[in-house]
Amino acid sequence: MKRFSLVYIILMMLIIILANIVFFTVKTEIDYWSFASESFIFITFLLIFHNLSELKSNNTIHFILLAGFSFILVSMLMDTLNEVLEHPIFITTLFEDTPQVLGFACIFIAIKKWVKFNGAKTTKLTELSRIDSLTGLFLRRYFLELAQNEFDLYARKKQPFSILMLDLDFFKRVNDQFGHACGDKVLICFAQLMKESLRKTDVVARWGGEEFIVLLPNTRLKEAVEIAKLINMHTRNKKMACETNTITITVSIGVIEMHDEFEHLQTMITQADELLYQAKNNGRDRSEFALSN
Ligand SMILES: Nc1nc2c(ncn2[C@@H]2O[C@H](COP(=O)(O)OP(=O)(O)OP(=O)(O)O)[C@@H](O)[C@H]2O)c(=O)[nH]1
Repeated sequence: MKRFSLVYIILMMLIIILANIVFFTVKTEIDYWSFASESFIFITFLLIFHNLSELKSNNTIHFILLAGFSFILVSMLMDTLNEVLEHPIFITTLFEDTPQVLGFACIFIAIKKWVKFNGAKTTKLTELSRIDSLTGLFLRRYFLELAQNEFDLYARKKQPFSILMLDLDFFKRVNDQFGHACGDKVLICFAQLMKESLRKTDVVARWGGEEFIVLLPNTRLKEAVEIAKLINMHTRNKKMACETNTITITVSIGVIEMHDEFEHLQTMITQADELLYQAKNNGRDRSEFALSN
């Protein structure tokens, strides 16, 4: 495509120069400078678009744009021919104005398509930076942004919220026994199960590996513990199919409610993590929580 557009530009420049020479020889009183400046503008636009590498990544848009420029060039040549040959019969609106209208229509369509294409690309990039590709859950960094907002809201309005820290039990055994692909399937299944067990306003993210984190806005400890126990139960009872195997798994959870002693979000998360490991030490497949002072 790159070579094609370069050849195209060189060809157009040659046509313009040639047309200038021919017309100037045929009729000296032609408005040579006006034609030259129009040509210059045309080539400048062409070069600008040629150098926008973003544009070249979309062949359709590139093609529509080049078609637009071609129409305008034809219209410009007809305009000059009209002047040189003093309104010959064959240069009618059809040959002079129509290519111009078509040219601008093509450029308009190309720009519209380009804006849409770029918008979709930006959305995709934002999504990639926020969403875990395996589970479809939020990533740690985006979770921290959302949790920080909740933390700040608590500081201003004392609006309660809780956090769950979750880790699948003996997950290494799943990988060892059924293979990594089945391990991945279990992670996807567990992510789905969590989404189904939580409210729309809750935020669930993959903290890393087989560890997950949940933000429960407007939720006190009592309710958060109930939610955690529900997740324990749903996970325990879930039969996950992979190839010819049926896999069951359990999860350990640490539950914490925000209170005044937490000066930073990280302190709260660290405490949730400690409670999670307490749940592991106390036999797994359970939730542990700490009552605030
Ligand atoms: N299939 C798969 N495995 C993963 C992924 N991320 C981490 N793991 C595996 O998760 C396992 C975690 O093992 P451990 O940290 O020993 O924990 P565990 O076996 O769950 O044991 P406990 O946490 O003590 O109950 C490791 O084998 C990792 O390779 C992933 O994206 N896909």
